[in-house]
Amino acid sequence: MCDSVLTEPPLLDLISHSSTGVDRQQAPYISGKLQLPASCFSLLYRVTKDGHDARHINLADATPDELEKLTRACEPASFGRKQETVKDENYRKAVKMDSEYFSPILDVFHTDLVNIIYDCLLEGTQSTKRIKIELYKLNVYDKGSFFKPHVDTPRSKNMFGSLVIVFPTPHEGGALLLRHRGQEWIFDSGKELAAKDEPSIGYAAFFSDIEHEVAPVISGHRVTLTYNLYFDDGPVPAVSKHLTPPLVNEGAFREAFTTLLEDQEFLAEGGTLAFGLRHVYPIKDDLKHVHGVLKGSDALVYQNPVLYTYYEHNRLEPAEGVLVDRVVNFQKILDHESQRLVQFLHAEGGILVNVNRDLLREYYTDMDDGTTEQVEWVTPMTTFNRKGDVYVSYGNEAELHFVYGDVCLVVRIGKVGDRLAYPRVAELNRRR
Ligand SMILES: O=C(O)CCC(=O)C(=O)O
Ligand SMILES: [Fe+2]
Repeated sequence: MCDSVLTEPPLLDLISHSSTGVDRQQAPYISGKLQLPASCFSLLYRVTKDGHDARHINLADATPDELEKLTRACEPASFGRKQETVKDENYRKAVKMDSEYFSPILDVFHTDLVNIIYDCLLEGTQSTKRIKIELYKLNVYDKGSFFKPHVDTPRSKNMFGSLVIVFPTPHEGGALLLRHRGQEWIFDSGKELAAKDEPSIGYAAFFSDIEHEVAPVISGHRVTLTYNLYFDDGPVPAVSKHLTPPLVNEGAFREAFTTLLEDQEFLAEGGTLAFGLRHVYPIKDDLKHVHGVLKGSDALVYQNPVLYTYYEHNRLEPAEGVLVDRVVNFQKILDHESQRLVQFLHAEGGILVNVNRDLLREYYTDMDDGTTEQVEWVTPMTTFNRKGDVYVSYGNEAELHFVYGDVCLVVRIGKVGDRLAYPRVAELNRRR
């Protein structure tokens, strides 16, 4: 398997903002560096559009002269403006080659990029669909080339995003800037690929509504392949394996987490962080099997995750919800009255979340504060992993109730001076 260096910033952003709740939005892109076999850097191209001569270039160690020849074989790049395709050097200065005039050896469908897109860019039911990756163009940005901010023109209603691959040809400048909802992220391929270790490509994949731009190239040649990403009909082929690539910024995440824990003002009295899951897992009657198969940003939250099912129900007043460390079997509730759902879940080991304490005292004299917890949702709850159940309550008449549990990740943070950075399930059980 190829080594992948994935820079997936959302949780870093999120964790650093979690105490203030400034941003709870998942970043709509992924970028990183992927090591590939040497043959993947070879490219064949036509020297002229109408001639028959072809040339080969190895983009892992191309000379400036070879790169100049490739640049000369290209034509000025155009872009979509309103309904037209236009060339305007104030807006885009670069050269391009259409896909019928070149052939890369690299076949992205046979690299880990597909899995990275499935696991780290797509979320929820999106990652259960088949995707198509269509080669679009080759672009060369030499000194002074750039592409001003734009969004890509969708080629069909199924197109959901773009993939840019950057070859390790030396270049300075030419960073890809991505923007969404007032936030900006930078993928500086020149810097990322500068280390002359095993040949790697840089990549960025983003959704179609993301504004992006290529900053001016200061020196060298920035060579990219662009691809259109589509949802295709039919489910994900059975052979597709999901993997979590070695997440290099897992270290950065832990570091950010540790820095936060060292911050005396961050949850000074301790607290509980909860993360809605971003991917879909087969939820059966328990959660054990999910621990080992967490994907993408879910796996990044926490390497030894504590999974809970979060029950939210209008009858759970005075709690916002109840967290239980497994999936509850509601058949046992048959002899309970509906308003005692909280007691039932509490008896099942549930923790009442974000409780109205006055109401708690009024409703449930038998419950103390130890059965409640203040929870900070770092990423919003999702319903991708929902388990529904029904139970019957008997009042004047038998009544059928529906109850839903959504699986999430929970991280507990101790008080300042008594922080448990990464509590394990066993430790949590001891505390209860
Ligand atoms: O070459 C790149 O890095 C991006 C190109 C681009 O944004 C486009 O072709 O639409
Ligand atoms: Fe673009």
